[in-house]
Amino acid sequence: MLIDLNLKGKQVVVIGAGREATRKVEALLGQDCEIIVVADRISEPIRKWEAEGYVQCTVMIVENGEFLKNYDHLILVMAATDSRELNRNLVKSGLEAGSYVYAVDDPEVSDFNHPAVISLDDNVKVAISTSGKSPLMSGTFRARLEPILRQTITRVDLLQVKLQERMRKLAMEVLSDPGQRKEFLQSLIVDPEIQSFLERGSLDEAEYFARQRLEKIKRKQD
Ligand SMILES: C[C@@]1(CC(=O)O)C2=NC(=C\c3[nH]c(c(CCC(=O)O)c3CC(=O)O)Cc3[nH]c(c(CC(=O)O)c3CCC(=O)O)/C=C3\N/C(=C\2)[C@@H](CCC(=O)O)[C@]3(C)CC(=O)O)/[C@H]1CCC(=O)O
Ligand SMILES: NC(=O)c1ccc[n+]([C@@H]2O[C@H](COP(=O)([O-])OP(=O)(O)OC[C@H]3O[C@@H](n4cnc5c(N)ncnc54)[C@H](O)[C@@H]3O)[C@@H](O)[C@H]2O)c1
Repeated sequence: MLIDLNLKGKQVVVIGAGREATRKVEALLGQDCEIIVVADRISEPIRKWEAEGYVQCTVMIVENGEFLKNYDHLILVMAATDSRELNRNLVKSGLEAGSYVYAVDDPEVSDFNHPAVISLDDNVKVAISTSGKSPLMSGTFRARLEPILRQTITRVDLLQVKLQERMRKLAMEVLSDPGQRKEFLQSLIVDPEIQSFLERGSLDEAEYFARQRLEKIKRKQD
């Protein structure tokens, strides 16, 4: 099952700081979580992210997963060393600590796989997975699909996502009937005036217009 994990405010511990760990840490940046890297040597990019305040590093030789007990809001353990045995041990300790687990060399014991991701303006993410059958083919499909998606999902569509995010929150407060909320949100997608604001990049004006429309519906309802 493909899911979009919410890691906000939680601790993620990545053990190992080599090539693969670096890619996994990169995927965690921007997830609003606390990223802790533990390894006996740290890659250059991870050092840079540490200096920028995105990552905390602990340099030590890890023998087992005992140290994971020290974290109080651990949600995910990512074992990314080049030792299969150590990664297995870390997964076991992570499970004991009640967190999700992932091993870079072992899809069988991992709670999830990383799909190949196409991210459009950080607003829309498209994930491709072969569930471990062929990571290389996932990457190949990503490269093939990316230009097509960028044509299909336009800049205006991405602004509409932002508008929907704002108006959806308001509609939740104002309209109690889910059917009516959906109808209102749907009307924003097809409205030619909103469309033309978004084409000009005027998100705030589109929002102003949408708010007025919501007010009108509410007044009718009262
Ligand atoms: C999609 C992508 C996302 C990402 O990692 O960001 C991803 N691997 C990518 C590339 C890639 N990985 C590997 C190669 C070399 C060729 C090959 O072996 O095929 C290449 C190609 C390359 O390097 O170009 C080697 C490899 N990968 C795994 C193992 C271990 C094993 O299977 O046991 C080994 C053997 C290591 C060894 O030989 O020792 C395991 C996994 N890799 C996954 C994801 C998960 C399944 C996702 C799916 O099924 O779709 C899974 C199960 C777990 C996970 O990592 O989450 C990313 C493409 C990103 C992009 O291009 O956008
Ligand atoms: N999931 C994937 O997509 C994928 C792709 C390629 C490779 N792999 C697998 O990932 C594994 C790691 O590959 P890599 O290229 O990142 O290796 P690497 O050598 O670049 O990194 C290994 C890291 O583990 C650390 N480490 C090892 N033992 C340690 C210990 N006892 N204490 C602390 N730190 C320790 C090292 O310091 C290093 O930072 C390999 O087993 C490989 O098979 C997975």
